[in-house]
Amino acid sequence: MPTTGTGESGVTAPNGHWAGTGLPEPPRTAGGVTLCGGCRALGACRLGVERERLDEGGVARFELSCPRSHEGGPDVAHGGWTAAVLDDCLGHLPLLHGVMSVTAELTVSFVKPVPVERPLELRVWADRREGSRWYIAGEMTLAPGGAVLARASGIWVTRDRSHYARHAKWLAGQVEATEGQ
Ligand SMILES: CCCCCCCCCCCC(=O)SCCNC(=O)CCNC(=O)[C@H](O)C(C)(C)COP(=O)(O)OP(=O)(O)OC[C@H]1O[C@@H](n2cnc3c(N)ncnc32)[C@H](O)[C@@H]1OP(=O)(O)O
Repeated sequence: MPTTGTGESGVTAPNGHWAGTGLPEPPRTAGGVTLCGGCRALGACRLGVERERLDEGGVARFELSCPRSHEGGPDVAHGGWTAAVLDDCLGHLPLLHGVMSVTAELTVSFVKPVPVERPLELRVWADRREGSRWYIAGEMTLAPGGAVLARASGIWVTRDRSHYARHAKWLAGQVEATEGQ
């Protein structure tokens, strides 16, 4: 993916288009983390993903920690954080291949409580691809020792640049249909 230099926040400004989509390339942090819409103003992943890369074997590897703001029980992550970060990171695998996709299905196994503010790792790989579907799985571990804390698997469906425009049109139709009711 072509990129320019980094700005004050360390976020890489995109100067190209996302391969195969024609959509503007999303910005990345200095740690290589692609930022979704809600995190762009902050310049960092609010879920606590700090580094992201694709290794030689095609496995995506993430370094992360659960911010205290996502604490559920004492000193452990809210399950919603665990599910959200797994959704995000599994969905980054197609993105790292220049493919835009959306989550169609996601299954999460909460194996152990996830401690907040501790270094964690996440490995993500594609089990298979069929048509426009990517079957993706991942595993979250404690960075020291490698104990498994959570697992996830799901289906991502590739989309083209018209995805969001079609959604906006659909939503406008829904709003119009309910006006005056
Ligand atoms: C500007 C910069 C932006 C920058 C953006 C920065 C990155 C942000 C990325 C964020 C990603 C997310 O948060 S995603 C957010 C959460 N997810 C979503 O919002 C998705 C909402 N759902 C949908 O939009 C839709 O239901 C889809 C796209 C999943 C499916 O729509 P569809 O209309 O059924 O699609 P269709 O073309 O008919 O089907 C495509 C293929 O998917 C299969 N398929 C469809 N649904 C399912 C399903 N639940 N489980 C299994 N497979 C399914 C079909 O069998 C078909 O297989 P085949 O015949 O092709 O084999």
